[in-house]
Amino acid sequence: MILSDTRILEEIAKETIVLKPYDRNCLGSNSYDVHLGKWLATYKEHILDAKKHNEIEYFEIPDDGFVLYPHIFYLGVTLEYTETHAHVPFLEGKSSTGRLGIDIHATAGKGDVGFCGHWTLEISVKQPVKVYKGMPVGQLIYFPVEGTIEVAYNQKANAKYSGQPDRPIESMMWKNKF
Ligand SMILES: O=c1ccn([C@H]2C[C@H](O)[C@@H](COP(=O)(O)OP(=O)(O)OP(=O)(O)O)O2)c(=O)[nH]1
Repeated sequence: MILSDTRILEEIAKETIVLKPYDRNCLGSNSYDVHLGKWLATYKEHILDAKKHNEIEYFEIPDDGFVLYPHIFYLGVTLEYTETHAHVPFLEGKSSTGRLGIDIHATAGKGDVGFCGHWTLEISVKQPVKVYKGMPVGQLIYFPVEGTIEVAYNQKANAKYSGQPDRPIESMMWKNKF
């Protein structure tokens, strides 16, 4: 099951779903549209190492847009700060971004019950495309949870991405023991 528009509104009223900024026009029949924040980032090194802390550098999308290229992997961020306390949030692309050849996440669209923060986007493109800060870029959908949550994401001591700020956050894979 996926929450409908009226169910999302009920959860917003109860503050079990928080979306900041919030605009009623961004609510679809069973999703909420999120937008591209102004910060992008790329990894400093060409060759990444999954065991190491790969650092990124940030840059701001100018007012007249920024061209993304297929051979470069970008991290982006949602304009929206979100909290989801009782449902599993999923970040999906939008058909309109997909039709421009823009992917906004790489393998992981799922969020966790208790995730609070801006969403980091893992952006790749099929052909050069100019993007703009504030453009609609994705949508959040919400799934009910079966069973009780023992530890919500915002209460987990080892949660890597809790409280993500309004800038993209690089992979913290290096914190895993393997
Ligand atoms: O594209 C995404 C997908 C998820 N998240 C956020 C929401 C999610 O609740 C959190 C953690 O995601 P996930 O559990 O997939 O990451 P992990 O690598 O397993 O980290 P952890 O060990 O902290 O769970 O990151 C994003 O910012 N961007």
